[in-house]
Amino acid sequence: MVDSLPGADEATVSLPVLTPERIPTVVVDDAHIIYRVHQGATGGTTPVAALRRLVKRTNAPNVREVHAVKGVSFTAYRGEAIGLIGSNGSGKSTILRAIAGLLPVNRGAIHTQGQPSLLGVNAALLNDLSGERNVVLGCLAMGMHPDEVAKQAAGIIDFSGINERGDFASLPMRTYSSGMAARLRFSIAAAKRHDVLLIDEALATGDKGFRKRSEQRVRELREGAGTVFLVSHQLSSVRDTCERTIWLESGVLRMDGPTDEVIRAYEAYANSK
Ligand SMILES: Nc1ncnc2c1ncn2[C@@H]1O[C@H](COP(=O)(O)OP(=O)(O)OP(=O)(O)O)[C@@H](O)[C@H]1O
Repeated sequence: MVDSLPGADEATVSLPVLTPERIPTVVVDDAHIIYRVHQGATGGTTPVAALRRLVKRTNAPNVREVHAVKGVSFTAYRGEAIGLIGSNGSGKSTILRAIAGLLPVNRGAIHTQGQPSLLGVNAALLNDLSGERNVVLGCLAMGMHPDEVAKQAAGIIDFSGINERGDFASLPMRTYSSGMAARLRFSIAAAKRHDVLLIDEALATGDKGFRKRSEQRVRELREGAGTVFLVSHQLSSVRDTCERTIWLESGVLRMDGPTDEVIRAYEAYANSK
């Protein structure tokens, strides 16, 4: 007689159905972000007053705190494009900067997989250099190989559309309108595949043709397995680009879900204000 193997009964137990794994790329866990604003020297800055504050562990009287993000939690997955919407000052740019690692969280934590890249309208390009030179510098700064940069440079200029009204690519950036500069920044950043691409209002600055092209590019980046975050007041851009949207209000996460539902709720809120 053959002894039954340990655990043989378990063979009859049906195994759970395997679903394709969703890979988290950004986990924001109860994040609080507080800006400390130093308002210049006022009374109480003597060494004795400073020592007293140190002992009592109180803030300097001329430091104000702005609690910009209050206990926000969400998880983003590979392949998602997520819109971030909300009234002015609701904390959208702050949370984006924190995901990029440019701001620390005061409480909670933010975990990211890979290196997030923040594409803001303030991204640094050098005003005295031509658009062409900035394309090369920007691409090298993102870690692209010089051969790759040489291959892509013309395409990046074309995509940005800065040459649509003359040869602007060879002129210094300071001669560009703010919209042209923003388009060039977006085009440079979008030339590389990013693990996590954070876009702050960049799409809103372009004209209609550029907006269509950039929305298409965001969709391609997402299909290339990255995660894209898009902060915008342009709800149509969010609707066309993102299937999921997070709504922040006064630093608090109000809603996180399918874009249509979240935008509908946000519009109802904005109209009732
Ligand atoms: N550098 C800073 N120092 C102090 N407070 C700041 C700073 N940056 C932002 N804040 C404050 O933090 C809060 C959130 O600002 P944030 O820029 O993140 O909002 P936002 O949702 O991106 O706004 P908007 O839609 O107007 O761009 C606001 O109250 C703002 O005044």
